[in-house]
Amino acid sequence: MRNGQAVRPEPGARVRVRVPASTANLGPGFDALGMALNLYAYVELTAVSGESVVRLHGDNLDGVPTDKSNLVYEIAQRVFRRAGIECPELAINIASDIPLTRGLGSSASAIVGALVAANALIGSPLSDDELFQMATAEEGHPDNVGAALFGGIVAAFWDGERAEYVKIPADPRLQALVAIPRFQLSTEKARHALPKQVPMRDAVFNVGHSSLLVAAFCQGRLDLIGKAMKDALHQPYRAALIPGMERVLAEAADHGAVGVALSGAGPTLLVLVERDSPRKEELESFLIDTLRREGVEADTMWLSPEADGAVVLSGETADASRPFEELVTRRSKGGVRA
Ligand SMILES: Nc1ncnc2c1ncn2[C@@H]1O[C@H](COP(=O)(O)OP(=O)(O)OP(=O)(O)O)[C@@H](O)[C@H]1O
Ligand SMILES: N[C@@H](CCO)C(=O)O
Repeated sequence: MRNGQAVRPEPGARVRVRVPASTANLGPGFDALGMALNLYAYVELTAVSGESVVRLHGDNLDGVPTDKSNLVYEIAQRVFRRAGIECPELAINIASDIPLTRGLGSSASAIVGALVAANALIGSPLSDDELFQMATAEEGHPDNVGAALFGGIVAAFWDGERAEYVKIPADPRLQALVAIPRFQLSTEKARHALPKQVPMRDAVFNVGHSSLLVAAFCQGRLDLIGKAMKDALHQPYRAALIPGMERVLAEAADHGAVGVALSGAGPTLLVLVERDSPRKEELESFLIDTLRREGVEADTMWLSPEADGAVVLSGETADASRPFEELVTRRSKGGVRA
């Protein structure tokens, strides 16, 4: 279903979008499960009559190109072409609190931010489903982009042509503690560590665990989450890339974790915790100390599942007009927020 008629934006027309971070896989749901987190990137597109320009704000976008090879620019052009609109020149502003290449969905935030902003700029001719299909094809899997677009927990599958998804609300009793190692690990490199084939028993292990995890989320069975978050398809192969990870996965429950997993392709580690747990400090120290003993310095952040996906910030909200550099407020170093 199309939302509206595509219109070429007049110079000066502006759209600003907020997109959440996301953690993919949640252990066994490799390329299938994603959860949105309350850490954000902002993408703003303004139609201009002069040359296109890309401006980056904050400390998290070092190395991101500012020419027409920028991911946001490229994706926006694809939306205009798909809608049959002559591509306008754009002033692009991007700000992000999502660290790059750490397993928290930075690329998904850029893809989804660009899709939603470009679509809104031309009168929203593309439906949410079309945006999801485009985002999935671009990212190569639907887990991060599904959570970034729709929020909550998303269970999804892509057959190479179409992606389908169901959104599950995240349990409000849960918080997420992330330990973000101070090194980058590209999804490409982390996927190269995976075997081409896996034993049948490992496939069966993951089908069971992933199914149990989704059912446990749906029924609020926090007692099952930790058991269900076990994985045999990707984490064992990626462990060599993240010293200390195996011990964190094996022992986090002994320090009060509800569940633990590698976040996306890593290197960030994700721990789910009950919001009112008295053991939060112990857990955070365990994570930092375990990684440090293996020579990995990591920054921790307390986050919450985010119910909303990407939103167009309307004129009434303060963030719609706040100066761009003021939008990035969270520090990734030792920042503790919920
Ligand atoms: N705001 C942005 N603007 C343009 N490009 C971006 C932006 N954010 C991320 N990217 C691109 O995405 C790349 C990171 O993608 P990658 O999939 O390796 O990591 P990730 O998305 O942070 O992790 P994961 O997919 O495991 O959650 C960056 O190197 C950059 O090229
Ligand atoms: N499911 C993906 C997420 C990273 O983009 C992976 O684990 O490689």
